[in-house]
Amino acid sequence: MPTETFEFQVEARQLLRLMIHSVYSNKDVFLRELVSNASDALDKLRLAALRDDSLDADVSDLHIELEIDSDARTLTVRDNGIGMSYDEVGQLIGTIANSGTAEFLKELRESKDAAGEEGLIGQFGVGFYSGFMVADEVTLLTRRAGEEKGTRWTSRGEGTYTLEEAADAPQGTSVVLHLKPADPDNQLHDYTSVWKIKEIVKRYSDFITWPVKLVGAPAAEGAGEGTAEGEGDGPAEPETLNSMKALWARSRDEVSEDEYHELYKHISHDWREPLETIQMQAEGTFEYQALLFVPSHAPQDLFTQNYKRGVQLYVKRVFIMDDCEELLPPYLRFVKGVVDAADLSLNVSREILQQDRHIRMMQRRLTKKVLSSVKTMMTKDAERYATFWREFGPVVKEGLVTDSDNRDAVLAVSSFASTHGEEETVTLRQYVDRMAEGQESIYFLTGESRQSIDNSPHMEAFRERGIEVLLLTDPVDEVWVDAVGEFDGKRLQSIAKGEIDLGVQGDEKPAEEREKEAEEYAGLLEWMRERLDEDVKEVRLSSRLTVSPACVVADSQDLTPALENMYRAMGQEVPRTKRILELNPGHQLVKSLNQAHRADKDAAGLADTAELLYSLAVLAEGGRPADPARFVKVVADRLERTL
Ligand SMILES: Nc1ncnc2c1ncn2[C@@H]1O[C@H](COP(=O)(O)OP(=O)(O)OP(=O)(O)O)[C@@H](O)[C@H]1O
Repeated sequence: MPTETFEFQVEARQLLRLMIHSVYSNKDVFLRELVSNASDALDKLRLAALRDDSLDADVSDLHIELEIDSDARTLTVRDNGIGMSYDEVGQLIGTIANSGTAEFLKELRESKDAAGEEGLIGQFGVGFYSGFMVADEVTLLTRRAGEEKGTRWTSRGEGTYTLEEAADAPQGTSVVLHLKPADPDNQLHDYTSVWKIKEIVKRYSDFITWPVKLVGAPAAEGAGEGTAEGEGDGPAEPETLNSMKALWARSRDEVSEDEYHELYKHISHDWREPLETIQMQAEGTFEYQALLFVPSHAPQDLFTQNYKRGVQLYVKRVFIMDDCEELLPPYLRFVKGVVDAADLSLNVSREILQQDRHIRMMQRRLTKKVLSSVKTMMTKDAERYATFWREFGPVVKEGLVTDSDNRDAVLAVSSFASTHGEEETVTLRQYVDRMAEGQESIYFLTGESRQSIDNSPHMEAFRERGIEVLLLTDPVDEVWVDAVGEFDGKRLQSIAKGEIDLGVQGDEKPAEEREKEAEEYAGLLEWMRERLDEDVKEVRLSSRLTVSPACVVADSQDLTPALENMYRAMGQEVPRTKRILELNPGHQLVKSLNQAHRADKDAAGLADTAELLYSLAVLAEGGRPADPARFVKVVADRLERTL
């Protein structure tokens, strides 16, 4: 097969350009990326060999080699792992599939200024292409385990690459970097220097569970470090540069935060530091160790079907799978990390995991551990908790609906925006603790945004009386409030549902006055109900309005408009729910309407006013009138008459 030349996919070209021209200072990370890829390839091969006896692959001495050739000015990163087929090289190396990378490029495009660009690249796991930060040509020679022929890929990072068959390739992958001249002023170090390579491996890749060996280093330089064996000019014995200690198996005081963070970046493909590191060792009949991380940012695809959830599963230090979903519930799907179980079979499959009793036990304990860590964060570090809740609150709240066993624990780490303050969120505990004497319910209002809730007419009486209301703006809020129902004996009550009796606050109207009002308005209310029959099932006087003329509310059992929309969006048929229209008898518009109706219920314009009043109430809660064009026309006519 002849050598073929291909063009990089557009995103890949863009990333390459960045790598080559970036002013970004920390070029050392290229080695972390290549070692990380090599380590993944070894994991994959070991697993493939375990699963498939007939795989013709050598797994006797899996390792990573770094080879320096000072004369040729090359650095080679070699592994004897799974390798890639000819087609795979084209697919994997010529394109960008990693969603993290795509997201990164998008952010980069959006951050127009160079400083933002540098900051972003600085924290990003840049993958294979990062080799082009230090090399002006990269050659990759690879052979997939079990296949006969290898593939050679070469590129100068300038828009094209070549592919050719290579008959002589050993199993695995070697990446040869033809190094650019060292330029210490621009942080481009001499990567043929043994001590530099050692330093980088120690810093970024110490935890890699495969040996990272330095081969072909001149003995003199290695001996100068006091670690390499042998003397004279001949090549030294390969030296293993990393400790290979699985971080999850070490006690917390032996491991630095930086080391944990490097592991997090290795397994999550995130380029930022995690928010929280959680370690757990379970001993007894079923032993396992877990090292879990809460990221500092919610990924954009967290709410999509494609989101890959789950942690890495190891069995006795052997990597078994990525994205093991069975170890944490869906509402903790943002948690990343490693779980290493001592007593599972190396051949364990997803099907087995789904039914395994031990796995279920582990899930229960890991869930509790994550929730208790968040609880600690909440009490000890309010700011970090605030970040956590902002990023992951909408997901965690799903647990209030789906995990009845842990509902109390989830509720204890949940907090909500409230009328009590602009910035901080409150827990139900805090809400209940400061409830006024006689208040029986925990009041809340759901809606699209804080602003629309704040301005909603339902809020008026509560604001006037200084009663705190929780402001719930996530879609899941519509659901969990029903699932939870009450807290500490206090019912969760939507202020847009049912009759609201704020009499407890001591300033209610006397009963006679209410009765008199009811009598005066009875005719209007009945007439309006008939006029608005299509949309409204009841028209009544309100005790929740002080400023607005009208508002719409639902019966306590009714679906809210937001829930109705949610079900429709999911393709479910839901009958249209008629609402209840409440009128404010203290408002001049309502008073005048009543007088006009009493004088002559057929008076011109009366019906339009009734309709307007209803549309205004719908608008005020963030909805839209059923017939906007007609609404506009009626309003315009009215305005015209006032001029
Ligand atoms: N040494 C290797 N052996 C086998 N396959 C490899 C090797 N290096 C890279 N690959 C394949 O190429 C793909 C792309 O690698 P690349 O480093 O660009 O991205 P990544 O590792 O998926 O993600 P990240 O951007 O976080 O590094 C890998 O997912 C892997 O399938």
